[in-house]
Amino acid sequence: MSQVLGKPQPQDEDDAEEEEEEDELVGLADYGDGPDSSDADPDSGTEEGVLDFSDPFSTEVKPRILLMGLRRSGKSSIQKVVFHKMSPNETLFLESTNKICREDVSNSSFVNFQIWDFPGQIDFFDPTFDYEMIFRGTGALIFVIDSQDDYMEALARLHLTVTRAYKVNTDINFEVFIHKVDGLSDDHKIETQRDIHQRANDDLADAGLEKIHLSSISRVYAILLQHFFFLFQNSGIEKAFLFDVVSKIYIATDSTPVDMQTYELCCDMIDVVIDISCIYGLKEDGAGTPYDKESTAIIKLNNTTVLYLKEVTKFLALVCFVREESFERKGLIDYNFHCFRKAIHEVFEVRMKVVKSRKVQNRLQKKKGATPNGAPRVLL
Ligand SMILES: Nc1nc2c(ncn2[C@@H]2O[C@H](COP(=O)(O)OP(=O)(O)OP(=O)(O)O)[C@@H](O)[C@H]2O)c(=O)[nH]1
Repeated sequence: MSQVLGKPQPQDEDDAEEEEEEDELVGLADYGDGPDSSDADPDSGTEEGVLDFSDPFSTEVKPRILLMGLRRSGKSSIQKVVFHKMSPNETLFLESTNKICREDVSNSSFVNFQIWDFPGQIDFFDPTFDYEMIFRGTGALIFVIDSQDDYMEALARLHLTVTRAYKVNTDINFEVFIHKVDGLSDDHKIETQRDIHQRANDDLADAGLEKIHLSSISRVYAILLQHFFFLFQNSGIEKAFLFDVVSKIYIATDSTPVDMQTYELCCDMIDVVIDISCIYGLKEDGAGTPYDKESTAIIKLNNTTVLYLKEVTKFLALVCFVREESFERKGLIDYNFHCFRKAIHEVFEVRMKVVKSRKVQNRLQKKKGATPNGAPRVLL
């Protein structure tokens, strides 16, 4: 995504701190803010086949997400399809990863993190694998499991990974991605998902680690979701997504299952809105932005469903699927949407105030020569 990287790299400690604070402001601090994220080349690594995990020159503080899983489980494909718009067919030709690939995903202040794609053959017992350094600065670990493969080995590796990571950093959010479900029947999909979750949780419980949750959502998103449900119950909306319009990552949705077709329709709709707006929405001198608080769109599909998009913030859009008969009560939908939008803005305003007061506190403490948590500041 290098073409859309918009955020300047922090120049010094204060900048790094501000960056961290900004991340907190948008809720991504829940993904952690380890001290040793890299500002190195995204593909930084070592010579082919050699794994180098040290990162001695890193200065940047950015939420870090790790993509782990067995070889050929589909980690790189997920990253390429989601962040590089690679078509799923092209992933057939991806070569196996043999070094850690780090990449900045920072196309808006809402989506700003670093993703580390690990080679499937990682060996935790290899002395060159400095897993403590890696897990210490990690906010989320996504473990990808190939559902078409015999997943017992993947589950054993998941268990090893999660227990190692948890030992180093108890704040990591663990997410398990059950991937390649396209080859399974609907029944088999549900059964596989249930079986994997059950076994993974049983393994943790057997190890006395039942307090580890294998998937979770951050606090801010939990609040947003509550508003989602409210919106739902009252408006006859069938499915809704809160999208980051630049990356087209949905950062929240309701509890009904997400199917790929629905998700892709939403992405297409966002593309159409932005494209049309770029052509007809800007002023003659090119001033203005293609996406602002006036941005809204309604598309009626030929299956009695209406797609409804509305701007929520500078970076977010709500995209809903509504049945035609429910859309007759558009006034009600709009009213509930208004409440939802207001709630989101309030959440961020509160967070902004908290962050500002923390910033002042940190500065005061820094002047006294101590770190915010009271530990002495060590300059290397
Ligand atoms: N059927 C199916 N195949 C997929 C899917 N995603 C990826 N693949 C295929 O899985 C193979 C492995 O994908 P990669 O993304 O290279 O896997 P990886 O986990 O990064 O592999 P390593 O780099 O070896 O760790 C490729 O041939 C992909 O085309 C999917 O959703 N469905």
